[in-house]
Amino acid sequence: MKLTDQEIAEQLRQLPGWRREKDTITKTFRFSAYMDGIRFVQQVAEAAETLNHHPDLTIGYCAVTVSLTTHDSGGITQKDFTLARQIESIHIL
Ligand SMILES: C[C@H](O)[C@H](O)[C@H]1CNC2=NC(N)=NC(=O)C2=N1
Repeated sequence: MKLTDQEIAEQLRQLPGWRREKDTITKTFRFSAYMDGIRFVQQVAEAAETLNHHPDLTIGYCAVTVSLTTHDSGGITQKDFTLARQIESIHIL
């Protein structure tokens, strides 16, 4: 289930701003207003529930850091990249 280092590197190249930190992939999203970040979190949470795959989220002022790993597998799996791509398609108007 866990992806190889090579597979992880290949998929990260398709995901702008995401980087690997040990057994997670992570990205910080920045917003012009605090509540835009909160609205983003709401949509991330809905995507997570739909996929039954949940990120760790750090909410800051006008910034949200998303961190993904597959706890059941103890590392990075395809599920992490599937959710990352879903998150990339979220746009806060
Ligand atoms: C029972 C339920 O399917 C599991 O606990 C799911 C829930 N969400 C999850 N989220 C993440 N990031 N990793 C998991 O292994 C995981 N497992």
